[in-house]
Amino acid sequence: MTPDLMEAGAQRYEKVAAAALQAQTESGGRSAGYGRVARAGEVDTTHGRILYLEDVHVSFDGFKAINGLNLDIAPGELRCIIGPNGAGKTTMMDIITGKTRPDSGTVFFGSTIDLLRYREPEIAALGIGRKFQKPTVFEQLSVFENLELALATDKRVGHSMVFSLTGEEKDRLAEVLSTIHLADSARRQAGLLSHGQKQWLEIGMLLMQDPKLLLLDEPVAGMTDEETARTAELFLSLKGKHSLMVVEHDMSFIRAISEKVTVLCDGSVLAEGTLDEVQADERVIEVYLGR
Ligand SMILES: Nc1ncnc2c1ncn2[C@@H]1O[C@H](COP(=O)(O)OP(=O)(O)OP(=O)(O)O)[C@@H](O)[C@H]1O
Repeated sequence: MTPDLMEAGAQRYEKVAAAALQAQTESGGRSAGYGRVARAGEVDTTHGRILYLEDVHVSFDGFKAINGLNLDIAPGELRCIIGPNGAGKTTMMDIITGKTRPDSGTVFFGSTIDLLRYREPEIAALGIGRKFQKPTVFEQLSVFENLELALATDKRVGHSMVFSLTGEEKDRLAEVLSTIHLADSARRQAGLLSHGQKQWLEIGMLLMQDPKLLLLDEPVAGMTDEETARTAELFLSLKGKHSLMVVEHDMSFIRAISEKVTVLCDGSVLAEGTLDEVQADERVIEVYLGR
């Protein structure tokens, strides 16, 4: 990442925060209606939801990939999403992050931020981080430098690669290193890490930007059993501080982390409940678990 890009990122963040404030006050007076002044970039979760999707539809060449999807996530919740191939899980994440525009429906971040008004980079700047299946870290840089750079994307660093971290930022970096189990590998080149460690580093890079909502697509695919168990610990430690939406096929991992599980099928919610509840649901067994 170049200093120019970082500068652009910082400017974009400021613009998005200002636009969010404007959108909140323009949105039918909703924020004013709640009798509180919304601050730029603040997500209003007073109604108990950080994410809210209602009756969302998306068709690709006539094929209904998302078909009347309703879903909401509470602040600090760790929600697992399961479902057969082609159920619409990735498409749902694409909609939330602005990669795909729905044909119709409502997608809100908190009570006041209408995500359909924003583009992909703006949504990231609003506080929705997304982790794709394949890790994408800067292989030539150290673990520490990767985290440092992730921090630099949302702050003004001027036109120099050399910038000094404030005491608070150093503390945050140390805390993230410890959270992602890489405190002993801070100086290690990222390219030399194991697959699981690279995944944790990428999650750490997202955490440096302090996202309110994290979307994680098959985070334990390709991990060893030990790495999978440590990832479960990691996610449980993030719950409460962040909201997480985790798409996974690994049922033992789901069992280790889940409270509420949503089963998607044919672009809408087939079942929702504890893992035991959805595993006992005949419809879920038929379309997914019983295969
Ligand atoms: N850009 C696109 N153009 C056409 N069809 C698409 C497009 N994106 C997704 N689809 C189709 O929409 C359906 C839902 O796909 P999606 O990738 O969201 O499912 P998924 O639940 O994530 O599946 P998997 O578990 O295999 O990743 C699939 O039938 C897919 O082929």
